[in-house]
Amino acid sequence: MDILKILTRGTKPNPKNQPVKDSAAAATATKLPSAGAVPHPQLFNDPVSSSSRGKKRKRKNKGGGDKDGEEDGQNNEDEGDLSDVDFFAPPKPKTETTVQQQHTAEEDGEQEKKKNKKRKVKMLDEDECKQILRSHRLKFTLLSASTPSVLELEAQADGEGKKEEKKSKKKSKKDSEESKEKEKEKDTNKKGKLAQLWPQPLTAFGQLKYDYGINQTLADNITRQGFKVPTEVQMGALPLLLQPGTVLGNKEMEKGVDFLAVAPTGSGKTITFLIPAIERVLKAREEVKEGQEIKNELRAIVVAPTRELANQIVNEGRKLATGAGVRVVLMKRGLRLQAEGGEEKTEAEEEDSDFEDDEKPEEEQEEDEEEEEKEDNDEEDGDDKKKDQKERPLARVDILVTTPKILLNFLSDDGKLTNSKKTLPTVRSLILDEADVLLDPIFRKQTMAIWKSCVHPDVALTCWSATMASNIEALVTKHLSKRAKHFNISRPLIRLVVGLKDTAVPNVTHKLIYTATEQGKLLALRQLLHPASSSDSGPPLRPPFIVFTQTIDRAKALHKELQYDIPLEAGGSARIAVLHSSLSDQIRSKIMAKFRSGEVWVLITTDVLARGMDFAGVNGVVNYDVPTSAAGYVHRAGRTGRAGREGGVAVTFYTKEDIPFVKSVANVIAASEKQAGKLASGEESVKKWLLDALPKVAKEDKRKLKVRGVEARRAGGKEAGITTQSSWERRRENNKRQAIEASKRRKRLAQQAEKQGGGGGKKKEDGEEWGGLDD
Ligand SMILES: Nc1ncnc2c1ncn2[C@@H]1O[C@H](COP(=O)(O)OP(=O)(O)OP(=O)(O)O)[C@@H](O)[C@H]1O
Repeated sequence: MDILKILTRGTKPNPKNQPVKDSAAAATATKLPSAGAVPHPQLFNDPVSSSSRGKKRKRKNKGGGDKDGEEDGQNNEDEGDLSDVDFFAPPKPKTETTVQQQHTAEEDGEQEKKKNKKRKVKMLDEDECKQILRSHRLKFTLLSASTPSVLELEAQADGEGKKEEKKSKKKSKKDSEESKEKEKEKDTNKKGKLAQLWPQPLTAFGQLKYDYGINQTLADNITRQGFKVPTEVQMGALPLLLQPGTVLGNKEMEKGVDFLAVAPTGSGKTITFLIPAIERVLKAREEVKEGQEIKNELRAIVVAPTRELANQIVNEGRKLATGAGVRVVLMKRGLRLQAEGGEEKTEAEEEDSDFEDDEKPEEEQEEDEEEEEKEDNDEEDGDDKKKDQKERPLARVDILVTTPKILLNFLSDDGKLTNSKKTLPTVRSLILDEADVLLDPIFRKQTMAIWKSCVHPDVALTCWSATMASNIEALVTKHLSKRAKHFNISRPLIRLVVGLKDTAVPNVTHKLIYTATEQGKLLALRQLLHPASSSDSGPPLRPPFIVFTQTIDRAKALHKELQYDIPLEAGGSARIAVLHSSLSDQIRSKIMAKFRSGEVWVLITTDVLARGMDFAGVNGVVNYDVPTSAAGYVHRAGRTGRAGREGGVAVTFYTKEDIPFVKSVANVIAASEKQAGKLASGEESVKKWLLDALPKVAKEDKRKLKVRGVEARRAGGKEAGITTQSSWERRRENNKRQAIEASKRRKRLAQQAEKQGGGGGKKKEDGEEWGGLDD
């Protein structure tokens, strides 16, 4: 069987399943993510049978999304037309509730506080709770617990199963020796199984104020943003993070939980971690005694892997905190935070030194140093700034948003990982956004150093991502238990998974296109860009869209190649831009602003924008180069179809060189399409024959690919460049460039010889960004 022949058959859907072209185009036009209407943000809403709930829900679309706004719970019976409903209006009276019903805007602070105390969460009965969680595909698991009461909770959670177990044990006593053996075996399996929890879900944003008693200003700011229906991750995580004890029915949990959330891209994880963080700052202020000054105190740190994402989180945070007096600040060089130490290691650090035992291999350390060097060059006058840092006033910060490196620079004076000296004693909450990449070897040491600097025993860790490999979960569990031992505390670690773990959002259409060669990719991209491109292979790609390449060099080269493809009448080369990490912060911000405003239609970039970036109206994503892991695919594809928007397209090109690696991506697409129900209707883009034909990726190859990408595309590789020039033209240009460079070099050497000096710095091997992630 010739695999190349098979692959050239492409992944064209069966024409029988293809709608008529005109109607397809019309449907696409109305369904594009950029078409703008307020989206229904929920992705899953399966019908779950229950006798206790009377009328059953119907799933209205294949992706599982219930598009008419029908809501769970009794408060939301008539959410069909959501446009003019006040979601912060008090819920309908309930006989068993003690919730305060009357709220006026003039209520003064004291009265408000008293009312808060009287508030109780309206508890749904167990069946109803389970039904809602199942229907929205929310699965809570207790990953670790060390106190007896938490274990009690575990027993409760596993209650039904255990009762049955007891019954069967009694029965088994009567049974033969053989069945006793079987029972024993069952018992061991049960112990090994993690307990599933069923906390109370949030069925409407209004509950945040009226049931969970969050601050009025914060609640108003949520309404102002126009959020009406909570997404799945918001339904599950907000109650648990705001009142863990109440929603889990265990008083001891009120002190808080450590939390790991794995939820689809674009499902609103950002506000899910920001709302509790802001609320906790405001709650802490309520404790301030009368007459005492209210000070900003660094309570929470949000760590994100890129500057763009950190900036975006700050913006979201500020929108939520407007008027509440909570300062959400982006970490910058020169910012002075409330910290302790700075000279010698504290006792806690000495003892805790094995808390950070995941040493990096030497070559990764070197990469770190190169990164450091680069960042040091980026910042102007670093040393001078450090000198006067001590004289600077303390920054007024409640919630700090940072990338790992920049905070570490502050904590360790010299910015070296080995010299992390300062601690942040006031911090109570550490939030890792895109936690799997922050805990991947590429950032692990830096992230761990930050975690270590949060020395308060009550620091709660929350980790967020659309993908989470089991080794990352294991790492978090291990370090949390070390911390628990060290500080003599106990807090359970709970994991929430929304939908099928590590799959792309169900509302995006995937296309895996075999282009055979690099030249083929350019042709295919041009075809997609063409306004009259054929819709034979699915909906055409309409701007704005993002194109991902493997390296900075390739992003630049592709930009150079395509910049004149957009006709002048449509804005010409100004419509296409390139963004990567070797550009200055200022230029990066400018490009981002232009893309957000719609001035730039096609943004060529690397994985620097693959995670977390929220561009509401992005119609599509093109993986010009195959992502280096399955997780990489999930995140890149997730830049479209945000907040439940329909019509997003994710196109992936692959060549002969990619065949050994593309199976992981094909598997993710297949799993996502299965989750979206496309398999049953024959609408899947990755057919079974293709999955069978693609070779399995060996573990070692996967690892290499994650770290280095496709070798041939790295600098110097034979497929590294992107161009439509013939090889003769390229050779001629190359000779010319080399001659110019040689002449410049000779000149420089001559000048250096004159000055009798010289020097050099470490050169970055290749224009790479942080790359792979676990799958
Ligand atoms: N309940 C909601 N209703 C409608 N839109 C929402 C809701 N919650 C959040 N959003 C919007 O959804 C978009 C995506 O949110 P966000 O960036 O937090 O997603 P995410 O889950 O962090 O995605 P990623 O995994 O890519 O980082 C944002 O524009 C946000 O304003």
